[in-house]
Amino acid sequence: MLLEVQNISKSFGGVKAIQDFSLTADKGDIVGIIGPNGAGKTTTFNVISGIYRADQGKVFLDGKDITNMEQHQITREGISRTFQNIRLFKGLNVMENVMCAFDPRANYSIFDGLLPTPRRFAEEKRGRKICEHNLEVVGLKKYANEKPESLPYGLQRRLEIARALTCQPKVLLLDEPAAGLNPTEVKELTELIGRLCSELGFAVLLIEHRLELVMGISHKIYVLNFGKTIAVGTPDEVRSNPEVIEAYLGEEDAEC
Ligand SMILES: Nc1ncnc2c1ncn2[C@@H]1O[C@H](COP(=O)(O)OP(=O)(O)OP(=O)(O)O)[C@@H](O)[C@H]1O
Repeated sequence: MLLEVQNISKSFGGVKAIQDFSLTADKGDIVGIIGPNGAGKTTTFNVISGIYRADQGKVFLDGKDITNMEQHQITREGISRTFQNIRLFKGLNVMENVMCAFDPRANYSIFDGLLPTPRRFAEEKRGRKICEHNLEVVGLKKYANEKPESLPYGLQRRLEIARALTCQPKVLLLDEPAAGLNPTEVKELTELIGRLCSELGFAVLLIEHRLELVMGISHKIYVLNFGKTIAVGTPDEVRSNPEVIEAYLGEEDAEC
């Protein structure tokens, strides 16, 4: 199993944000996480990606225990993410925003960092190639020199995804990637996520309020409510689960 989250719990004071949460995802899987506001969805991402330490439970990536690793180590192990609120660097152009995520993995010493050594140039060239490729993959190559804030919202979301790809993830966590997008952008984003997942072979965990996206694309869906998992299954199973309908989907039934 590529990603295994085992019985994670996390509280903030008296608030049990997630309780005994478990999840599995394999290569090529798109796994949706849904639930009402405050259900604990983002907390699961924050624990998996190392922003928060779990009070209990474990996270394994490719069989390796990453539970207590620091964020940057977890990224290096192969988990990268985007955030609910777009987080791009305004002073940098599109290419530079993606380059920030490039991690020179070759023997890159402090001298290579400080001095214009051949090894540094070679690494920078390799990084630029990878980033150009990732911009192309998400359809942003022609915007490489633009400032991100000049792009429509949908393209800014793609830029975040290109940056996450540059970390060479085994698991990509997308936190509400469709927030603020119009219906055409949502459709294009859905296609992009599906294509990336099947072509690049990683797993995607997707938190999303836009049910047409998450129901249309996920192989498996976890439904949370008040920190507890109330259902796990295919989109059809989840849609017809009475507890889910009562807790979450009822009011949005028309949208499903
Ligand atoms: N850093 C924090 N400090 C205190 N409470 C927190 C913190 N992060 C999350 N919580 C609380 O934990 C609970 C779960 O929050 P979380 O953000 O995980 O929910 P969510 O399902 O992602 O909600 P939304 O859909 O609104 O983003 C909420 O009650 C929230 O207020």
